[in-house]
Amino acid sequence: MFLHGTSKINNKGHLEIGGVDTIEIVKEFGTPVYVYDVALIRDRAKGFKDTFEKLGIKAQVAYASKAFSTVAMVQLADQEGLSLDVVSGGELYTALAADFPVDRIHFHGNNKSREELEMALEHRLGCIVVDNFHELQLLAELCEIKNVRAKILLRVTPGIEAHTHDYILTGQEDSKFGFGLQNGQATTALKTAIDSDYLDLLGVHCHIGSQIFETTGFILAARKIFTQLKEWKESLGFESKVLNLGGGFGIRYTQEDDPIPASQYVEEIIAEVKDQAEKLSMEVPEIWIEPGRSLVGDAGTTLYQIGSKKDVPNVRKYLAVDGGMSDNIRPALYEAKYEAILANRALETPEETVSIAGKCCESGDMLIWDLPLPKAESNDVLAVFCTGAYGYAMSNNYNRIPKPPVVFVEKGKAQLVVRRETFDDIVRLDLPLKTKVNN
Ligand SMILES: Cc1ncc(COP(=O)(O)O)c(C=O)c1O
Ligand SMILES: N[C@@H](CCCC[NH3+])C(=O)O
Repeated sequence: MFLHGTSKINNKGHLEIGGVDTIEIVKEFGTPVYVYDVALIRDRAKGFKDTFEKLGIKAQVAYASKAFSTVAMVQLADQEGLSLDVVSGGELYTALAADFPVDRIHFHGNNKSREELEMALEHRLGCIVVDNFHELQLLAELCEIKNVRAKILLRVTPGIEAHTHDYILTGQEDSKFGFGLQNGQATTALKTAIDSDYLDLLGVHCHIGSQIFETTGFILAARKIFTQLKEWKESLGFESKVLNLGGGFGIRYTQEDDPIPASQYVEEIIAEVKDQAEKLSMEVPEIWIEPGRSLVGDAGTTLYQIGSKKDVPNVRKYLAVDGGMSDNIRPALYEAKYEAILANRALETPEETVSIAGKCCESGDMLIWDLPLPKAESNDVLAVFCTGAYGYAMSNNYNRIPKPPVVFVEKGKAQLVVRRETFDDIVRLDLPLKTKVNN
């Protein structure tokens, strides 16, 4: 069993996180419940920031809030001196509700609406990451109407196929994101931005994908971008003040995953950046990164109660929990793998192999296949590890299942930061049928 952060097994044989017994959390807040190890998030943030500082590189570490966006989480990111990447009006609204400093908010998205761009301009965000020609034109028009200037980065696709699941690849040429570097679109966009009276082009952005374990893809992307920057400097006199290399640093979900430490990602990428800058006689730009998963992923644990069991003789044993693809869609979407233990019997040795089913009306609603566990009973508590990124963030109300609450734990204290949805919440947007049938 691999325990992340402050997680440990206490003398009652219970899983404890942040100094709080998870069984006490279950008593107070019910199941399912997402529990976050706040000290681990602070640790991860510090790890990234300290590495840049040690290397003497001017940098911004922007938390990609798509991984887990709530008011409390955004406030935690602010406490840790992170910047913030938002990708929709909703994430931006959350950041504003959390009073996050607007000059450290970066706005992403491949189809930002007019209203979202207006919101970004109204709040004078630190940066808008422009993704395509439609947005470039729309943003310039809006700036002219409002007579304001916008700081922007251009998102480029460097033509890199990082080694990860196809659905979370983004740096390849055939991608819905960004201006192609290879096909000349990035140069056309750059010229438009430079010529605009309303756009302040700070530099370029690229993000090659997610849950990536090696630095090769990042290094290759940096190399390609530097070659392009050199060309832009010579032909157009443009010098990039900022180079944003995105997020995507992989984490350990199961024992099959073997990620390198965050500091090593940063060190190897920066070594390449310095090398390229020296080789091409260019200044080292300010470096921005956007980790999401690697800041919050392993800090999250979901606690479920085990309910029904089903034995298919000589085939498999199913244990069903009181959540599933409504609170964690990643196994169904990406065949993502997770590890889990019985939180109330954490010292007992596994005796059987079971498969953990969710409660949604969908055969694909399986959280874990073939998990070794002690003989579990209904009412035992299952703790699924590493659900901190894209768990709550991608939760949904399929089968009208209310979303679980989120509890932060730190130094022996538990704090509810998102309350459990109720059935009233589930129907709160519904309106009754107006037509009547007369018979
Ligand atoms: C533009 C951008 N930045 C940052 C991230 C964060 O990625 P991760 O959570 O893998 O670090 C993503 C998601 O893949 C992204 O699309
Ligand atoms: N949601 C994905 C990653 C995509 C990140 C956003 N570009 C996941 O759970 O792994």
